[in-house]
Amino acid sequence: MIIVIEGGDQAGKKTQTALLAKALKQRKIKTTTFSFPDYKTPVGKEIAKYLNCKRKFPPQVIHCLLAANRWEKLNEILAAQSKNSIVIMNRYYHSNLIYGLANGMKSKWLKNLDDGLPKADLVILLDVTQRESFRRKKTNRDKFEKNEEFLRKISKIYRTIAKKEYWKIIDASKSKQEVHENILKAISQKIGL
Ligand SMILES: Nc1ncnc2c1ncn2[C@@H]1O[C@H](COP(=O)(O)OP(=O)(O)OP(=O)(O)O)[C@@H](O)[C@H]1O
Ligand SMILES: Cc1cn([C@H]2C[C@H](O)[C@@H](COP(=O)(O)O)O2)c(=O)[nH]c1=O
Repeated sequence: MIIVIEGGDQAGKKTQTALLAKALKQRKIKTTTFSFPDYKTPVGKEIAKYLNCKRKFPPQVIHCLLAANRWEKLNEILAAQSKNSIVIMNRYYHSNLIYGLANGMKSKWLKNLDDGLPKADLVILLDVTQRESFRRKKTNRDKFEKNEEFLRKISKIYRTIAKKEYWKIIDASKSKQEVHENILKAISQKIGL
């Protein structure tokens, strides 16, 4: 099973991915976690340079690279699945759809880039406003994060797509513990914990 934790910048994805992995391990459920972008791979290093404004790419190129970064990890994802591990994704191909749409790319074009990767079984959207995102991180914001208007657009597109695609929407402005409990509830409804 693949569970995806999605959401805008500073929504709490990393925090919640760690809390979820810990909670599942405590229940003796095998768990493997991936985070995208994975900045350690060759493609990931290029993505990091782009986000830190040290490289310039047209939007088509950066969204291809962000998808390529997932293909770099395909064998590891398949290996985790073959061990019957629950796979938790801190961002997955859904991020490319949302940020790509915000950057003016077409949905079909974006979806094609990730077509063939293992599909998500449950997508959890940590719904964060641009204002809360900025409150949580005030400095060192990357290329996408520092544009207020862009982040407002991201929140809006996330909500629209989440409703259309039946993702589980969770209010990310609640406390870390409340968000965690709501995530566990959503997973229990799907698999029973
Ligand atoms: N529910 C919460 N309430 C208040 N602060 C939170 C909450 N969840 C996370 N934070 C804080 O917000 C910041 C960002 O959290 P985190 O790194 O988990 O977010 P993220 O979605 O993974 O961010 P990004 O995608 O931008 O890397 C951290 O300082 C974290 O402690
Ligand atoms: C995986 C992925 C990410 N993005 C965007 C979303 C964020 O603005 C950055 C990654 O930053 P983070 O702090 O490490 O979360 O990249 C994207 O546009 N497409 C993707 O597939």
